[in-house]
Amino acid sequence: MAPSTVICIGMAGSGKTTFMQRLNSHLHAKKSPPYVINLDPAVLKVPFGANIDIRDSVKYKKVMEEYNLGPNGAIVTSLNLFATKIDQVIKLVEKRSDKVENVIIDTPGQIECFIWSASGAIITEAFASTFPTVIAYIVDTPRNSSPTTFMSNMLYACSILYKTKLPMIIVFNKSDVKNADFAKEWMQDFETFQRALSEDQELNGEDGTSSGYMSSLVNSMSLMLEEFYSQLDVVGVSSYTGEGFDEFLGAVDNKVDEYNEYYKAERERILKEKEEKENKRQSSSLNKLMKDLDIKDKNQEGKDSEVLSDYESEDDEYQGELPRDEDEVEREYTFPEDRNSEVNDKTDADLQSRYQAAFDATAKNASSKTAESIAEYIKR
Ligand SMILES: Nc1nc2c(ncn2[C@@H]2O[C@H](COP(=O)(O)OP(=O)(O)OP(=O)(O)O)[C@@H](O)[C@H]2O)c(=O)[nH]1
Repeated sequence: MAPSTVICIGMAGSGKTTFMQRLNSHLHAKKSPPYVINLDPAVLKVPFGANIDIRDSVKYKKVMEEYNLGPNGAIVTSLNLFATKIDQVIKLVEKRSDKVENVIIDTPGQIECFIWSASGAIITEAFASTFPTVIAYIVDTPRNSSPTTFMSNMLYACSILYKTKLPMIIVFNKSDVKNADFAKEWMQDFETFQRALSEDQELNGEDGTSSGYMSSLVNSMSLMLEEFYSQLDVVGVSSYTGEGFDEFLGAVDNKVDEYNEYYKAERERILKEKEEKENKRQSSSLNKLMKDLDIKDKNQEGKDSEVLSDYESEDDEYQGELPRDEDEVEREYTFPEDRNSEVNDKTDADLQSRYQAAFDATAKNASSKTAESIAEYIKR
């Protein structure tokens, strides 16, 4: 059976790396060691033994120096360089697919560098089209106890779901500091969230952080989020104590089932559509090229070639009802060109006289020296 892939995504400092470390040791304890991949090129120390580490193939600091880039640009470029080898990475994982049940992937803290970059999409797509793939969106629970911050984070998660089109688990991390029950309740019961929101607004109203406009916007957005929440599995974990990790693995199984049932078919449909479009595009550009070069492959005549049959069917049309006279064709194409050149000449002359008139008018007002230089310029 193909191993399930968990891609850990989350805001900087949400605890992705610590979560990966705990998940790794949790699976080891269950005698089911995962295949571990680190995709964060900027991390100094990886606290888990990674099977594949982006830092082995791309040196982040050198990328910064060589391409004269800032920290985020260097992360994206490192990912780009790594993405060129993604087929080799997939092959390596495939080789181990009969021995491992889970592949876990850590991503850079700067979410946008991964999610919104072409290489991030290529890497995600490569895994998602080979293995059942799930996104674990890690949330720093204590930092999301304000309803507005919470909602902003959920909107971001929603955009990631939309971008990756993969099943998602929201992981409320650091439950040893703050229990995630409040967040689960907000996601299940809209009225509780509304209440928390209005309490928060009363608290913050004085310093102007929530105006009337803000509250109505937040209200309508939270309604929209209800639909998003219905797609998710939600778990609270502590990467420090290990609490909630069994529940997390249960959620992964659940999402893998969902992937196989719904997402896989949807992905295959999209890929097939893309492939068909690409084939059509290729065949039409080949047709165009053949017409431009006036090439007709004699060997293929009468055979069932799509390209040639397209080409021939146009010929048939002309030969049957509208036989063409070579001269006529020539005239058809040369005449507009001649006419254009006449028109162009006329337009040029017209423009010349208008420039001259404008120049005369300007020259009257300008000093003689300026006028001379303008005249000189126009002559040129
Ligand atoms: N109390 C508590 N702290 C945690 C937990 N998980 C992570 N942390 C702390 O949160 C901070 C950030 O953790 P990291 O694992 O480095 O977070 P990250 O998302 O990988 O960070 P970047 O890669 O920089 O984006 C560290 O100080 C961790 O010790 C947790 O479950 N409980």
